[in-house]
Amino acid sequence: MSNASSLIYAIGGDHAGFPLKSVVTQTLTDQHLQIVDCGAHDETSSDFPDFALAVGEAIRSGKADRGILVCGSGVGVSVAANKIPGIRAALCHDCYSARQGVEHDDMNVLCIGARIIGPELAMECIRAFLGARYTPSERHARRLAKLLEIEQRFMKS
Ligand SMILES: O=C(CO)[C@H](O)[C@H](O)[C@H](O)COP(=O)(O)O
Repeated sequence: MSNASSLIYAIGGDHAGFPLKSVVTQTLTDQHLQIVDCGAHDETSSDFPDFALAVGEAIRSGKADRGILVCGSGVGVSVAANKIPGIRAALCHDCYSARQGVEHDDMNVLCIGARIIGPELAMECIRAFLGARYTPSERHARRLAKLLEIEQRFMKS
């Protein structure tokens, strides 16, 4: 888990995200990054929660270290992914957020809206996400502990 190329990335998205997801998957594969493709595999109308769940499960099971989710706006997949315990997903359409979200908040899923930004900016955000690492500090750890506390408070059983 020490450098970008050793991490495994789960990638998923619905029909609206499919064109961008295809570009991202091809680009990352060309760079020899390990990808777990959680679908969709075409532009047939589909439901974003299915793919957010698949990416979240890949991370929770250890098949992947982090995830990238793409839907139309990026909102649906981020809402869905954040329902999964242990997933810290955020919609980022700028590189600063994509990097700082990892460094400060240990974000493990980057969400992107394929109908909002183009492939060039999306790939810049993804590169910022891939290159970022959580920066341990007392204040970051304190805030992450509070996030975990909220998650556990509302978990069933
Ligand atoms: O963008 C989204 C809302 O956050 C969804 O994930 C879907 O991509 C979008 O709702 C799909 O819209 P469509 O009209 O069914 O193509």
